[in-house]
Amino acid sequence: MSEPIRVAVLGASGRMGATTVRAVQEAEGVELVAALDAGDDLRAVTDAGAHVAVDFTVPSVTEEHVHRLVDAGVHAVVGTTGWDDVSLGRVRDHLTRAPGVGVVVAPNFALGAVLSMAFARQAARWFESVEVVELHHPDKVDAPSGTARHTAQGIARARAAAGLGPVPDATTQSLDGARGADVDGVRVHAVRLRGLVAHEEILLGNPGEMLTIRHDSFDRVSFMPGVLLAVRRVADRPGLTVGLEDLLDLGA
Ligand SMILES: NC(=O)C1=CN([C@@H]2O[C@H](COP(=O)(O)OP(=O)(O)OC[C@H]3O[C@@H](n4cnc5c(N)ncnc54)[C@H](OP(=O)(O)O)[C@@H]3O)[C@@H](O)[C@H]2O)C=CC1
Ligand SMILES: O=C(O)C1=N[C@H](C(=O)O)C[C@H](O)C1
Repeated sequence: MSEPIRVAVLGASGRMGATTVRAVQEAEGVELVAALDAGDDLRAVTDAGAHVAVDFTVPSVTEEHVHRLVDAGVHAVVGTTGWDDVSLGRVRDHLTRAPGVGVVVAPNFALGAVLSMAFARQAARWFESVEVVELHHPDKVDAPSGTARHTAQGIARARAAAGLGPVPDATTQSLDGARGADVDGVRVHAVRLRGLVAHEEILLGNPGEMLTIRHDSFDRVSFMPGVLLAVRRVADRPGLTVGLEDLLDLGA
């Protein structure tokens, strides 16, 4: 039998970190060797001999964590949001100088969420209108969600590839924010409501019809199969992987 994958969790006392700690402790073929939170020294990851570190911290520190992990030759599985093309580009560049090290950055590890984004990309070219609504618990620090950004970017790419023009919108006067945020030409709306966990609706409209693609995470355990999949696969994927879709063979 092969040795278990030695896993460190960063942000271990947080909502996602604590769920990940439990999932790693209960899963086959993986072993929790370090659990770090704010104020802990990242060197504990290498001291514990971790092969993979899972980061569920905060947008302001996650990129620094990844660079330090890459320098230490530790693979990284990152669920923390706040990434953009520039920060991802810096990690991609860094990884060219760290052959063999893999980093997976995924805005959403829930299998249903990854599938709904893929379905939205597939549907996008057939619809004139599209808007994204994300709904989360009110303790979330960022808006719109990383998932909503990733969803909108994928839809925008699919629309551009199909030669579709801008989404129709005659609005010339509105209160600031009334039409949501513009992500690559796709409107994204963020709801924060006590009782919610993580939810997203993609609304696609044509004359006389609407397609709604909806995903609900009712519990953070929904993210764990995706996290464990990435932990098991990251060492076989040197370089940067963005999104879980490639690991599920769903394409960009
Ligand atoms: N990809 C995915 O599938 C998912 C991604 N997320 C994302 O994961 C991130 C975390 O979410 P959530 O767990 O709800 O947030 P929490 O606020 O519950 O957890 C974040 C944890 O990180 C800790 N932390 C802060 N700074 C550091 C640091 N420098 N080193 C180590 N730990 C640190 C915090 O400690 P303290 O509170 O003491 O500051 C806290 O315990 C968010 O960006 C969220 O959007 C969430 C769900 C799913
Ligand atoms: O903060 C959260 O809770 C979540 N964050 C991620 C995001 O911003 O997309 C993933 C999921 O939506 C839950």
